[in-house]
Amino acid sequence: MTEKIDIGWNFESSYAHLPESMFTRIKPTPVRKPELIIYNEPVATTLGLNSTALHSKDGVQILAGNEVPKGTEPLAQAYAGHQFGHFTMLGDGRAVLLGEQITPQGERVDIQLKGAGRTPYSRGGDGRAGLGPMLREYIISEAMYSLGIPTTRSLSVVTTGETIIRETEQPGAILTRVAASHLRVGTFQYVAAWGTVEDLRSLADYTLQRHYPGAPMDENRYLFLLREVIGRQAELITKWQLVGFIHGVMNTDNMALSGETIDYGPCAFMDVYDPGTVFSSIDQQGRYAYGNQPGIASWNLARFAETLLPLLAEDQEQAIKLAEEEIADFKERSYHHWLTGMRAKLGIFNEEVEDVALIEDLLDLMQKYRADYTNTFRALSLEKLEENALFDAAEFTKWQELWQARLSRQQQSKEDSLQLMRNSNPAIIPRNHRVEEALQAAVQQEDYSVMERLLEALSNPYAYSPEQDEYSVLPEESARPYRTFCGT
Ligand SMILES: Nc1ncnc2c1ncn2[C@@H]1O[C@H](COP(=O)(O)OP(=O)(O)OP(=O)(O)O)[C@@H](O)[C@H]1O
Ligand SMILES: [Mg+2]
Repeated sequence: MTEKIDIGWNFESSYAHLPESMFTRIKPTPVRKPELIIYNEPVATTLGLNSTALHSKDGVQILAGNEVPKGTEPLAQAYAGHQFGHFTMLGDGRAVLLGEQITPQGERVDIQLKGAGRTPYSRGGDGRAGLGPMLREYIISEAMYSLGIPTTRSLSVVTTGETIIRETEQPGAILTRVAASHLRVGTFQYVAAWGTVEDLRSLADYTLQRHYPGAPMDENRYLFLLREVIGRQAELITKWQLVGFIHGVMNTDNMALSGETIDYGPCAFMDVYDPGTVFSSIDQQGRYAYGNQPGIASWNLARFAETLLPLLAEDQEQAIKLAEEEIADFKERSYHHWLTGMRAKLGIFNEEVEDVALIEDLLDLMQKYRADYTNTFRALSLEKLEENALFDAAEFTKWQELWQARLSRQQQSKEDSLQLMRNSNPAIIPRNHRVEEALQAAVQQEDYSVMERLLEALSNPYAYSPEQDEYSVLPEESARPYRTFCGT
């Protein structure tokens, strides 16, 4: 198509030059009547896109997949994955990668339409997505970005003018997702299972070039890749733990090699502190519970390491030994990040061995008295301890004395500590009942104002502004336990 107004696309398609077995060229399936529901101006600006043009009829046609921009080579990516521990062939069953936008800053980012129709990887699915789940992905991914957590982002959501059938009929929608890339642990699993070693090498070289350009040019570069991916995941998962984010479906196909959070299906934020917290209705064994996330990440990374074995050393035993050493480091690396992060949440600048006990004691008390995770740290950061079971407990008063004594053993002032705490403890998270309320208004009443207000409040979670206060109010006990459903 010839675009009437220049949208600002600057596409390349490096992924389309990987071995043919890794993707299928396919265009999005057109939809009946696209309408733009939400649009992310700051993301558009970073991408170098013209927002006026994207809001025009022609622009919306592109966001809906009815037209593909010039210079794109759209495709669906092949991948495999361990879903709840079981290995299976997957692939983009409802997403089409338009290509890589080269931003004005020279960055290369994937532009993908999620919900864009059937592909050869759809299995029994309809290739579509619902408005509720796509708005949910938009809200939570933007919240994660503002929390300072690496994540894919959302440029827009359009409705399709068609309905989809799930448990009930729902408006269909398409999310335009922006990602450092969509390379997943599952992409490597696919090539390792069904491709040649040369395919695997091409994929590994491609991943290095895209995400880890500092790799040495000798055979150790694949070990470097493994180490760097592990390092980014150790940071990422710890950031989730520190804010109480529960991904909900940490299958290997939902672990991105860029180190970004990807696939906001049944994810949710923990309310009451409990390592066993699970929200996803399909996670009946609690495999992806809050407290299990670091262990699962390590398990997923071991699956990644296995795919790399043919590249790590000629001798398989030697390759296994090298991989095991790297995987073993994950635990230590994530623990180190966790301890640093927890110290900051408590306003602690320097290190003392006893800090571990201080942190763990507080968490134990939070669990015992069923305290809200975010609000407890928020109250400590504000020095405003409302009446509740935790703060009223004598055990807590004792803990607080130890904590205050600990703070007085560092050079920084009380004010410095409080500042560090307010920079480390969000005053607001996308609470489940507030997200639901926003989605209900949007989907059932076409009222997008509740969502827009929520997004505004979430855009600066460390502000501690008065407008954020209402978002710390907890839901009625009857609204719990909260359940999330896979956004398919
Ligand atoms: N409605 C659908 N039609 C076809 N395939 C689907 C549908 N929903 C999910 N899938 C496919 O099922 C697999 C697992 O789904 P999952 O919920 O993890 O991913 P997703 O949310 O669709 O996509 P992503 O991981 O890209 O965010 C993926 O391969 C996905 O493409
Ligand atoms: Mg997925």
